[in-house]
Amino acid sequence: MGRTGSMRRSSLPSSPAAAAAPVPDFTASPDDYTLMEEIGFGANAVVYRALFLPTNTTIAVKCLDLDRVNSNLDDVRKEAQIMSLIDHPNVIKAYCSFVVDHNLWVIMPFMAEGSCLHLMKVGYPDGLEEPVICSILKETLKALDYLHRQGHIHRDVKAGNILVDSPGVVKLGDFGVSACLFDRGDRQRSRNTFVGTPCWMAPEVLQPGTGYNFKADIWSFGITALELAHGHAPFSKYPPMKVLLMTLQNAPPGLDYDRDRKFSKSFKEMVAMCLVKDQTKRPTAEKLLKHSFFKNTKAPQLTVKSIITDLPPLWERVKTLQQKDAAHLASSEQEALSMSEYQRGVSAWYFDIEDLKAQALLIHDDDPPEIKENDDNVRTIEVDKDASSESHFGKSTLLNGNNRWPNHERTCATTVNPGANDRETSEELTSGLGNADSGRRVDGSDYDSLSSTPKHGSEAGNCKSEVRQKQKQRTFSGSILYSPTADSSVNGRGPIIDRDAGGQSVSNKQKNDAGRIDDLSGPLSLSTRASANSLSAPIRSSGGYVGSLGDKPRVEIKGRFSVTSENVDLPKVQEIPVVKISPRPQEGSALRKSASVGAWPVKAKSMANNHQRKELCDSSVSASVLIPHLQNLVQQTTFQQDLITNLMSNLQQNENADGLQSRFQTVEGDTRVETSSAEGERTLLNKIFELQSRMISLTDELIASKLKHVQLQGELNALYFQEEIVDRREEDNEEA
Ligand SMILES: Nc1ncnc2c1ncn2[C@@H]1O[C@H](COP(=O)(O)OP(=O)(O)OP(=O)(O)O)[C@@H](O)[C@H]1O
Repeated sequence: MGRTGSMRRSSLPSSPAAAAAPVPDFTASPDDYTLMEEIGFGANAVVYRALFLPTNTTIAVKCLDLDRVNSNLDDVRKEAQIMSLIDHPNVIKAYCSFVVDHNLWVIMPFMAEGSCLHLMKVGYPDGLEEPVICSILKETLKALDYLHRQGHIHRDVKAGNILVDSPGVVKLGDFGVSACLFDRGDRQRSRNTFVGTPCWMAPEVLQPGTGYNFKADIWSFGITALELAHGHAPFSKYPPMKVLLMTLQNAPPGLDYDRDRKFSKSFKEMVAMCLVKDQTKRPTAEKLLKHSFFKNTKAPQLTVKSIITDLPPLWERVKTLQQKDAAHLASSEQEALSMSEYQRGVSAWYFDIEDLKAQALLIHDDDPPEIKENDDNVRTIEVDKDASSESHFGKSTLLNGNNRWPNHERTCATTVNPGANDRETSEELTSGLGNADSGRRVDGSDYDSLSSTPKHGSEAGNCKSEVRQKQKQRTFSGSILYSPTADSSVNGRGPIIDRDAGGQSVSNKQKNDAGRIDDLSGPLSLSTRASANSLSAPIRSSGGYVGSLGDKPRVEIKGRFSVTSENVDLPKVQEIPVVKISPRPQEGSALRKSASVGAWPVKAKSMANNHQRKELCDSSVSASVLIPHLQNLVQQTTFQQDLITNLMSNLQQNENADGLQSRFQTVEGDTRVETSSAEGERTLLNKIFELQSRMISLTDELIASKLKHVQLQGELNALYFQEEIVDRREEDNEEA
């Protein structure tokens, strides 16, 4: 690949974007490029606007930090390969890519308006108008149709990956987590792998043990439609585990709210078709394109253009958003600490604590108990150690004639030629990546997160490490699980938002943060990628790959966050009695635990009593039957009470007498005391026997008296009867 800078005709089919300008032969020499402003960032990548010097062409350079992605080189290789082979007006292609020090540079067209997510953040936080959404979705669907035909699953369809160019051209980008349907062996495994961004992920992707296909993109497409309609994806406020559970458990989201009344029936219907849990019932991209919703779609040049006019340049917007994010973070710090639980689910750009509280309350009622994520599941922000320090690139030098990096230590420089042999490309890249593995770690010192302009240092090595440092100061969200590369990221430097002993306070470092803030519905595991620019970071794991894990399918195994199928066994989870406690922030988890454990038996007892009482009340036994029984009970109880009282007074008298006796005897020694108390006990027992026998004899006497009474009564009756007979006879005789 020469540095000719010669122009060649684009091989892209005719389209407003493709027809616009001839595409030069891009070189694999970093000296030919000048990185300018930062225009976006992801988990492992920073994207810069850049100049290709030989032809003075504006392009975008995605700098992927290989130190960070070295656990998953396949993804890097794949992304570069796929992007280079792409040939569709709605899909971003890579012109070429090469390794510079420990970064992979991907040279691609510059999309001047950034992502749809960016656009919404800047001017449409509550979502876009239907005609605009319709145009964007149709272009995206064309991209998906093309990719699916080519055998690719994108796996990360979301507004953050739909890019817009100045004339209103819409393209789908970011193939970092895409998979090939036709792959065999190891790469086939990746389709059973947990990859994507939780809010956008289809249920079958989240479900352990089930594979998925290109229909997963259709689900994500439906979620993206909702994202464009509302300004945020459904569940984007919640932590990743909750998102996972809600996606599996809840009915699919849709355009069902009051605020959605403005949308057409066909739009709602189209979204509902995409968001069907059974993937076999979802339409293909091709079929969706024929849906009535897309029948009268206006050209994006008309609709999308309307939302991008009068906006400042992309890099200025990006910078403003970063500052806004930082401000949000600072204000959140001032909120009551009890809010922290809610804040865990707040997206950086959609910050409504009241709304969040209300929703969280609703969800607590119906949700299965939240699976406890480890303490690392806090928003982790890598911040400047010295926010005020000068950035290292030196803007002026960069933009003037001395803006090249002359001493680049290229570990590998290869251009990925469209149509080039895959294996060759892979090997070339891998060799570069292999070297990258041995690269030095940057310890995160002395970088400037606020500046979106890379500055040119005097030393080339510094320049490159600055890029890495900038990449490493990204904000990550969710469980923040840099699994294999944790040493170089979160673990190595420690989480930036620290919790104090009580686990609640936010570090002062946060105040200094001028970096980016992610949505917290972030990654369950961030092994190689996360979405810093988007609302949620990708989940990546090798879960769901039953073959490698035996009988116990694991949803997620990379990183420290581990979810097994048991965790996601919803019916089981729901059976657990939920005792609602609203602990104050200072109440520790121990207190919470004891409260919840203790509350259950108490609750059970009172429930049992209530039950009995209810039964009695409900009973149909009449009062006339019950009253004599109850009176009888009262009598018996009174009699027993009297008896016990008598016994007790007798015992007390005896005890007093024995106590006196034993006190006198104490002086004569312990043995004597023991004897006297034993005698006292015996006396008492005798008295009890006496009393009992007296009671028995009295009872006998009573019974005898009663019998006698009955007998006398009988005799009396007999006498009375005889007397009557005698009287009657006398009367009869008198009458006669
Ligand atoms: N060609 C481009 N032109 C303009 N902006 C771009 C371009 N490519 C990427 N960006 C911006 O940079 C952001 C991050 O890029 P990209 O999505 O490729 O990074 P990533 O690390 O893969 O992030 P994620 O995993 O969150 O998708 C995009 O959301 C977009 O705002």
